[in-house]
Amino acid sequence: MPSCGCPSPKVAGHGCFGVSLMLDPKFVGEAMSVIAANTNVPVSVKCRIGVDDHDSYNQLCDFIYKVSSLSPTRHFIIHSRKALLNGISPAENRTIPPLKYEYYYALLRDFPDLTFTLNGGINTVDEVNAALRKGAHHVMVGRAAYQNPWYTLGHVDTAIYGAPSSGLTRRQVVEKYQIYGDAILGTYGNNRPHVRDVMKPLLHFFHSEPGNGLFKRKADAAFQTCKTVKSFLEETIVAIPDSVLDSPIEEAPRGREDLFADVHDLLPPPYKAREQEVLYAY
Ligand SMILES: Cc1cc2nc3c(=O)[nH]c(=O)nc-3n(C[C@H](O)[C@H](O)[C@H](O)COP(=O)(O)O)c2cc1C
Repeated sequence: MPSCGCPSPKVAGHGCFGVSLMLDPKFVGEAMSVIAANTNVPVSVKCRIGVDDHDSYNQLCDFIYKVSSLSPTRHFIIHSRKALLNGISPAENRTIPPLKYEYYYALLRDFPDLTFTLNGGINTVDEVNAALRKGAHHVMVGRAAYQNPWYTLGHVDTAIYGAPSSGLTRRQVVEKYQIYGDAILGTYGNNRPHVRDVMKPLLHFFHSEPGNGLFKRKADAAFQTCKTVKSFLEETIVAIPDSVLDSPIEEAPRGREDLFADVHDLLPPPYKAREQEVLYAY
């Protein structure tokens, strides 16, 4: 999944990477064609809704139209805010440009043969469900899942897929993860991946809970010496009180029920592909 969404100066600043690619849809279409010819799996593109002042709905559609016409790309992941290339940091580029979910929903209307995943600013399972109810094909949750995996991911199987609640506590999840993590380290050997790589998904597991700060400090120290997930956890987990480790997952945090309430009233006018101009003017 090539990313045409990264605003970092280290990436997009070099011209032909990240979100700068949105300015050259012909190149992206041709590159996707080559990528698709060299893999057996379906290819997809992740992008923003625009870059700097190239931010009209029509320009976004031209990008989608051209990439999907020149390559077998049928799936786009839309981070529904534009990127600003000059003056703000990558983190600010994930908060400052406003989200325009109406562009995403307009793409569903104007490209009925393509698949679109909605991304950007969706923080809870409630909000995922609200997006799906409005017709989203798929929803991608980034930072919320990473920063608070227990409350975000802990509810996914029941709330989205209707599976019975696992009833697991954090301690039980950590125990299962230790067996998995050490099996991964054992498979590859040679100190690669490092314990740090394997533990990364669990580093925010105690977000906002008592002991989290001490756990993080102990983790920093343990990464210097520990060669297994088991020894890493023996050094660090003592920072977390039993009451946190042994409590089952609580009710999911409430989402913003009205996040997409008026989205269909805000849709931009339908896109009309200017086929000759779009495909050959570049
Ligand atoms: C630390 C960090 C690293 C990221 N790295 C990538 C990346 O390598 N490729 C990519 O397409 N998006 C990357 N993103 C962007 C996310 O995939 C996502 O589009 C963005 O965070 C907005 O979604 P969210 O509001 O759900 O977090 C990254 C985001 C963060 C916070």
